[in-house]
Amino acid sequence: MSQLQTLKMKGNFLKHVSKNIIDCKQLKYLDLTGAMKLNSWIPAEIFLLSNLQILDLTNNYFTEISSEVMGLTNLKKFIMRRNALLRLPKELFTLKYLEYLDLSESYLEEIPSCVSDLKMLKGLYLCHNKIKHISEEICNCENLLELQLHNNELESLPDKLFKLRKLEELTLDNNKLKRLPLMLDKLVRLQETGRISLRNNPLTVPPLAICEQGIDSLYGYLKELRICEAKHRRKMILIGASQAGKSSLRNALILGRSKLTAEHERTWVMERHLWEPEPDLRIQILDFGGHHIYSAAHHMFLTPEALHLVVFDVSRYCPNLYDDLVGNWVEAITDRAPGASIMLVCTHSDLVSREEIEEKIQDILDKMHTEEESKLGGLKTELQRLESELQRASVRESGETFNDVAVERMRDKANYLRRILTTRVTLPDMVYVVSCAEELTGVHDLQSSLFSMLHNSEERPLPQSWYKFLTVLQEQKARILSWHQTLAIFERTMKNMNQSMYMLQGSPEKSMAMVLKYLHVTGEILWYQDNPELSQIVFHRPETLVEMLRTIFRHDYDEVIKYQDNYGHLAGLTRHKFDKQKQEFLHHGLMTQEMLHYTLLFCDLSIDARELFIDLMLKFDLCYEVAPSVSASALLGASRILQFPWFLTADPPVDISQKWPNDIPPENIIICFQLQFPRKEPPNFFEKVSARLQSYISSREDWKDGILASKNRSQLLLKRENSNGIASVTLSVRGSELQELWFLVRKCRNEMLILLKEWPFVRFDAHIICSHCLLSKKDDPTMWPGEVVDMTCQRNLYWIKCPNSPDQLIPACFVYPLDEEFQDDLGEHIKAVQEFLQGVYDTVDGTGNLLSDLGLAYVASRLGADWNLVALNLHLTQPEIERIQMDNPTQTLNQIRKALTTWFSRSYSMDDHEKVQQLMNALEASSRNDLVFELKERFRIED
Ligand SMILES: Nc1nc2c(ncn2[C@@H]2O[C@H](COP(=O)(O)OP(=O)(O)OP(=O)(O)O)[C@@H](O)[C@H]2O)c(=O)[nH]1
Repeated sequence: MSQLQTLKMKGNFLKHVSKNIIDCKQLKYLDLTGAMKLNSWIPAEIFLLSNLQILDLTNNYFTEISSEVMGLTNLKKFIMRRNALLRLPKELFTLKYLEYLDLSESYLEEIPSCVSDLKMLKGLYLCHNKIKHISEEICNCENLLELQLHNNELESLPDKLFKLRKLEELTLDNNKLKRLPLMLDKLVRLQETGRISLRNNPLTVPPLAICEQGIDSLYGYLKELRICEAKHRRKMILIGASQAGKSSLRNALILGRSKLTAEHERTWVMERHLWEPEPDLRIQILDFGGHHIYSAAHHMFLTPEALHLVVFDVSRYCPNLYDDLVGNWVEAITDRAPGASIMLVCTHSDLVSREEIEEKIQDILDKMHTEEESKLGGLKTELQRLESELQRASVRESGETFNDVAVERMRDKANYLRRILTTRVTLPDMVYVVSCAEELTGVHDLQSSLFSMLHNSEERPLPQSWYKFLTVLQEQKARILSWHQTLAIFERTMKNMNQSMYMLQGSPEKSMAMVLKYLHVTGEILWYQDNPELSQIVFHRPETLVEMLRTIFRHDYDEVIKYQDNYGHLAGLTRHKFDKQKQEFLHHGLMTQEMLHYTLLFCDLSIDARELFIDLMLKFDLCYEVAPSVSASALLGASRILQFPWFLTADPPVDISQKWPNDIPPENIIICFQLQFPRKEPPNFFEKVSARLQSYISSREDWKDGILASKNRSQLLLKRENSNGIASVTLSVRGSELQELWFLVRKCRNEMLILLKEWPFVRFDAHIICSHCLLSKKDDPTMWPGEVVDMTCQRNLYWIKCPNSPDQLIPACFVYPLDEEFQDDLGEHIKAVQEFLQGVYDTVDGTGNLLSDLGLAYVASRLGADWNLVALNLHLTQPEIERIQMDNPTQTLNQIRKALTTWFSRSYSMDDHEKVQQLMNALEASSRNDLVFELKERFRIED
């Protein structure tokens, strides 16, 4: 008997099982179907068969299974259909090889929670019992293929049933189920096999009628319902350098298995995914493409409320790549998203030894925290300085508006610094180490931490009516919606649903703004409320924005966008034109409308999107429009041309020193506004400023780190530099039109400050670099606090001291902008500038000096009301004079300057000496001998 492998005793009437059965050491299959109807206990001897693999006890009257069952250590199949079991011993669940457990047709009332110990379980048959409740633990039997629960008394099912991803059969007929788990539709194998049965349940959610229509309608309904009832709607952002392993990590998290991405699957700009790991956890995952070209778009999607995973490839990490792989990304978040949570995740751990990983992680954490401490130190020192200045200012008797404004600015800045200090993002002090290769090392731990972090975060329920509004929005066919279109939808939906929600803050506009803001935070839509241009648009389908960015901001533009006759024909491009225009884009960032059209067609985007895309890209400051005439010849004939500063690769023009000489030309004033950032400027800041400048300048020449531009007679240079760990963006303007120079500085500086609001927590310092020091070539120029640009020059203040040379007085209008409205003392300022410049340049050539812009401005400032007569004597006609007066209605000085420059440009045939003579004669003829005398003295003009 010791060799016996199968013993079938079906239909016998056995009373006992002999102890000798233990000698059947090879017994693998024992069938006692209906053979022991006289016993209510299973004879303990059976449990001594430690090699038994199949035990069939069907059709008996056993009421219990004793704890000795644990002796069947190799049992795979345990069949006990049609018995009288009342309960189950926990030892049954120690049979770790058990694959099939059939306990149907008994009197069981519950399944104990230790069922989850049966990790190999494939089939669990519990039909025709009295089960009222199933422990949630059953959801951990992840290998389960068949679960039969029909004909029981179940009132509910565990919510996490969806975790049984391999399930192919689920029978639930004839129970008391009212609701199904919301995530049931995640059981996709069931959908494939169709082996789900729900007959005869008092179902209300989903209604039985839906269930009867088949699994597709059941699943569709559940999905809708789930979205509607989801409690947590969170945004999780995967960010990090190119090829860090973000998309592979996303796959590992969502799919629960390894799916490494291939090179051709690289993320373009950003991808959105919905991850629903638990019934009440709905996560939008934003996966950012790490290529630097996409960084132009990233910040549009970063929000403080999101959980940010900064991902890096540990096999590539070395200390000098800290910034590129980790530091810059952490900083982008801390500068932009004050309340954000950050987790650091290192991937590719399968390629690096444990010791090496630990060493690298230590280096990263040290660097990150040291940097943060130094930032905090800098902020605190700056705050202390401001506080003591404010202290001093409070004891000083001021009374002067001038100082009061300065104090006010200091107070604002101190408050701003305090805000930065108190709302710092808490930086992580550990790194999650994972591998997304086959073993998925560490992914499970990361997942658990993610869930607990997301669960512990503030709950974000989406009220029914908001959800309704969102669904109606998402049903709209248009690519984007205007504010008014959105408002109409909002009013309609809310009125139908809930009046109080509609007027929540007293007005539908305010209510809608609140809802839109919330939906933006959860990543459902995009709405940029802080940007006046963009706040009028609602991206109800964020994909629109991504699609738009993808067409242009793609790392592989050169390889992917190839010429094809059919598209070329539609876009009006021959192969030759296409080749030239493509090169212009790749090397100079110039995109023609035709090329854009071609790119959109090539990327399967409709033609109607073209105008919209151009408009949006302009609004997002991603590009600016240039006139076809000033562009390269390859682009001539193009209807519109857009410049994308991100694609500029050029160095400064070779003749830059001629166009913008190091030595400031005589008679030129220079005003310099500078922003300084510790280490580096915010990503994309320079490119965006560059795009915004376009509205203020008339011609320009761009290169990677600079722009040389002009407006009328003024020149402008915008430059970014990085030296000694300080990054700076400097705006310099040169020319002689004081008002125009200040206009340019003010406008550009305002644009910069508006843009900096996109990174509310970036620290920067703003200065006016002292013109006096620049003109006198001082090595260490005075830095006037940038706040001076907000002020206007105090009345009757024409001279101030430069702290760098206290004995030297400099024109006040070099430091403080002139009041645009108040023109009366402009003459005095010009006089001060004139005198100052004369001192700097010590010019002796009187005639040249008098005829310069500044010289004529000086004359204008001394002329006063009797200028008409002088103008007539300079041969301007009466109608011309009247025209000048009409064009500059309240600004007498501008009228005079216009009259003088009109005369000057008209007298081009005369030499300088003759011109000066004509001017002197006109002054004499107008009885202004006093001025003739003064000019001769000041400009050292000889007769
Ligand atoms: N051995 C190993 N390879 C990995 C791991 N994670 C990712 N990879 C590989 O690394 C490369 C980059 O992975 P991706 O997931 O595409 O990286 P990404 O950060 O999404 O890249 P971008 O799309 O450029 O931003 C791919 O070739 C992956 O197959 C890992 O944990 N181990």
